[in-house]
Amino acid sequence: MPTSYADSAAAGGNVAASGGSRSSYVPPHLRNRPSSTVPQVSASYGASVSGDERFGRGAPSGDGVYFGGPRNDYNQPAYGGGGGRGGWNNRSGGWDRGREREVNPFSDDAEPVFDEQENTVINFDAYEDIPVETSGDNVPPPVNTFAEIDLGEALNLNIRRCKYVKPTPVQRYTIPISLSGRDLMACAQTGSGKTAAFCFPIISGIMRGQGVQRPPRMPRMAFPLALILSPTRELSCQIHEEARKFAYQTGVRVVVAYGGAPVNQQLRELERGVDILVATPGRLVDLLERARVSLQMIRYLALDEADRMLDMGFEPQIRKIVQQMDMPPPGIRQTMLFSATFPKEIQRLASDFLSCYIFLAVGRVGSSTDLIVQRVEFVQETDKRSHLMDLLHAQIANGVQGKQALTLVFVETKKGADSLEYWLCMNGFPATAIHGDRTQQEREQALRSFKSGHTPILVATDVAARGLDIPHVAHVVNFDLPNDIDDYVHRIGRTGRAGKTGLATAFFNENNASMAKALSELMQESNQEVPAWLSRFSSRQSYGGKNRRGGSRFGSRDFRRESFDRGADFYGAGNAGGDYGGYGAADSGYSGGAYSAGVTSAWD
Ligand SMILES: Nc1ncnc2c1ncn2[C@@H]1O[C@H](COP(=O)(O)OP(=O)(O)OP(=O)(O)O)[C@@H](O)[C@H]1O
Repeated sequence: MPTSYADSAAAGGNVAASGGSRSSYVPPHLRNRPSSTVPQVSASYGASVSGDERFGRGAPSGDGVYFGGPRNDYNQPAYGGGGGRGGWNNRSGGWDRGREREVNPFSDDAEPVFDEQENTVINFDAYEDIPVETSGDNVPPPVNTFAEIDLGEALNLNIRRCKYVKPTPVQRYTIPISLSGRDLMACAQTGSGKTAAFCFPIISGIMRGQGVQRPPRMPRMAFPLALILSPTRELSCQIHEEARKFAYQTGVRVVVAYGGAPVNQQLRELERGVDILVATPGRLVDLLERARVSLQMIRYLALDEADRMLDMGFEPQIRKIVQQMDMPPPGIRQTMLFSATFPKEIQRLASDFLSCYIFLAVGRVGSSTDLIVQRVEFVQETDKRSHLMDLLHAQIANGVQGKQALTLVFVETKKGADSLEYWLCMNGFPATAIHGDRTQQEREQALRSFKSGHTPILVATDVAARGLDIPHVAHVVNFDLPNDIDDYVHRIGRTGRAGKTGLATAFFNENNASMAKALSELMQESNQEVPAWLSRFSSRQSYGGKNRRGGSRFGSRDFRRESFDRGADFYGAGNAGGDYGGYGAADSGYSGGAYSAGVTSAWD
């Protein structure tokens, strides 16, 4: 029996319609209890949220009843009215699905083998002077503390359990924007807390029941209220794990669906009820085609790594999911796009999915904080292995108790990853590898082994370039440089996360000449030392369009800004086409461009 928030609307018809005075909605954990245990209603939250009345516009008739304005039938005293014990948050045990109890996602948070001195709390000084730029109409002001935004007691408790003391810059801006119901395109550095930035408003919104629609009675079909899409299986799993922590004991149920794992198990999870579905596009298309998921109740859509999701590889699938199925259109649903990079062409595409959105840029990936020390070394192809070995030996010598620090080595091809892993192991360096030709089990095992420090060297293709939050990665080595500066930015962002410092070393030779200009510009902007030979390479580069970012402190800027100096167009003509197409060709892990409807890629 499905027991998600959405299901409850279907089950009892006791969720109030627009302005109506129906009987109160009973959250799953409180059902089957004497009515006296259900706390009484107060609607003060609604008054403080301006954006959600838009859900009331264009309300369809029949099965789909959009609730006009904020729900006020929620059994929640004084939500947002200053510290009332919210109805959702009065719960003691989270969702209680019959015999099923919510597993405590914090229980296995014990940190492995690493130096205990590592600060688990973010170094906010590192973010002090980060430039922030917003554009769009009526941008809600940022907050300085979580207390300023009433996310609800249960969510606040989870924030404390996560040891988040105050919001990161991207959270300070995006949470009020999202809570006010606005669409958002947000560009903020790697490792700066974007996951929480989109999860908190979604969870809080679902807890408050904003804009909820009654689903039709369809057995075995899941009706999530929020959809979070990400490009890789591992990233979807990671978002799912994070979201489960944030949603613990809130009554909001989070389910993940991704390729390479048995679909039956995921179907069973969906049947138990889902409020937030985290998914990779291929598996989601599969579930939609099997009619096991409907998107008609979606109120929140978040695309993580949104520029990647909308580039040539994924765009057809994303369009299918967002525009050709039953998802409510922009203006009815709320859409949030997040990434550390946002090429202008992709922004233009993305605007199809948004309504009257706010653009936010928080600094430049990894560079404006100088958290990541970037080094570029001239290394011929034939010398790369011995050079890597020198680096690894030096690391052991300088490391704590002669231990190898976690080192992530990026290579261009899957074959290259296999052979480098083998060579490292043969030479006494415990290494493992992750790439798109490995089974999902092997991929997950490789990540686990790396994270735990069992094999402290992970050789990876771009499958591991985006989003993965692996604590304690001390060094990222670009054994093979990517062809796109944005990929470089995401790769090096696997270190220097959440205010910690990191080191990134790139091996450069004539084959990477097309990257010279972008790389030296990026390094300059990040106050890194640019070797003279790289500057010479860069000045020799005959064309200016490809990979050119222009001089700005932001990862990208709002393409709508007409006044924006055209001379500083970061993504001049020719960038997107050339380099994005390169994913498939170079086999860097993404099977971009190869999708067709109904085909599940190895990625999903
Ligand atoms: N307010 C906060 N206080 C302390 N730590 C935080 C806070 N917000 C997020 N973090 C931690 O910062 C780390 C990075 O967060 P996250 O993975 O969301 O970054 P990201 O911006 O999505 O990075 P990427 O661009 O690489 O995907 C995580 O370990 C997360 O738990």
